[in-house]
Amino acid sequence: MASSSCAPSMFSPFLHKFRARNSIAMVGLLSYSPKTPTPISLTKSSFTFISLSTPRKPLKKSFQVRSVAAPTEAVSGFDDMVSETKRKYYMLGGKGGVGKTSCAASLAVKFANSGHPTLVVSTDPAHSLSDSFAQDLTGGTLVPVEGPDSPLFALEINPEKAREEFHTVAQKNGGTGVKDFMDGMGLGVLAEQLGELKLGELLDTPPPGLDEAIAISKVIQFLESQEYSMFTRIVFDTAPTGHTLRLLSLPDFLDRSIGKILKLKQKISSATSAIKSVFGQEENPQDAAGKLERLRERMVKVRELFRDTDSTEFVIVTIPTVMAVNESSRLHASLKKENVPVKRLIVNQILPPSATDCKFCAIKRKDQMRALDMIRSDPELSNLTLIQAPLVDVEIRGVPALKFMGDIIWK
Ligand SMILES: Nc1ncnc2c1ncn2[C@@H]1O[C@H](COP(=O)(O)OP(=O)(O)OP(=O)(O)O)[C@@H](O)[C@H]1O
Repeated sequence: MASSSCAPSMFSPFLHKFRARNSIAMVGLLSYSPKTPTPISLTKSSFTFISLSTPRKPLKKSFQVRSVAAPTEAVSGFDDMVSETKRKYYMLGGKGGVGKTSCAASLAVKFANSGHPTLVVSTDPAHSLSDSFAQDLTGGTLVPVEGPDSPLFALEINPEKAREEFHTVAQKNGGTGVKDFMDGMGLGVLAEQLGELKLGELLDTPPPGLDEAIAISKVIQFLESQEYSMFTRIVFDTAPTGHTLRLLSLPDFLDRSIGKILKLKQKISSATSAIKSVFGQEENPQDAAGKLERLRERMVKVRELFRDTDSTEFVIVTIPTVMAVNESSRLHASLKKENVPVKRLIVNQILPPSATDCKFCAIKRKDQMRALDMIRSDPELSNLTLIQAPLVDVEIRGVPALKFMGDIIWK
């Protein structure tokens, strides 16, 4: 029978000094398992974060870490991720609650501390970026994140708020308000074309994918707006699997729909005035067709962006359980079908090895090992770079903690 406690007595503590690129040092007690050559777990350690850069206000934060860490099986290849100044997009996604936000936020901090002006965007309707950074990042606009060396901004897209606004303007102003709002989202042409089709009613029963349409319209703005041009790394904290897949397939859907509208418009341009009134009479059909064509081109751009192996990567985040691994396998299959580039798989919350497991930990670890074996033999997942992230016994909140986590994951 396994020992009844996870006592750290078998571990020899030693002082570990971690020095991050001239800004923050973490000093704490590290323990290691005598069975493995490298330090693998932090046991009953107390970390102090001290700012090393003289002009800055000293950052002093402490938290207790009792158990951290398995060794990473493969390095994540962070050097590749950070090397070019050309803008790159990273989307982190997976099953609910596996640690997408923590991994995305830690990557964003790591990019910013490596010199990249970075934007982290949440397209999950249930945002947790503010919780993760322990700063108020709400509001649906660019908000600076305090702490990293280079500019880091966050953007929480709030689809529900946007939908409410949409509803209000639809009720107050009739068609013109809706048009203004849709214009603001980069979807104005669609509103023009559909202006007479009672969009207000549509909102009472929002079509599947409206949230994603709002998120996508923001992506379109990234590509075109000056405000966003400074960012060389954009990290997306995406919604759980189902939402994300809809988000990725929406540009195709809109592209097809616009194509249909364009064809329809050509057909009706010489039809009866009653039909013409549905699409508005005042506008020259050629102009409207041109605008629609431009919107279609934008959608094609977005679709290409998601599929561009040079600038975009989808990182799957999972945990070592059978259910999460199965879902990740299905997610990868769907992303492959959509031609979205995936190279890395983060397995988060791995229990640290220990010579003195309690019964619960021993069973849990065995379970996790089985899930890791599943990953290694899964045809969808086995070819991905496997990044193992440790389970820590405190919530990862705030920039220093995210930096700590990022330095373990992103190597
Ligand atoms: N490696 C870890 N060790 C300990 N706690 C963790 C770890 N990773 C994440 N957590 C904790 O798990 C909780 C969920 O994490 P997070 O919000 O990052 O997950 P998520 O996948 O984004 O969730 P959701 O699907 O709800 O958006 C948080 O409390 C976070 O601090």
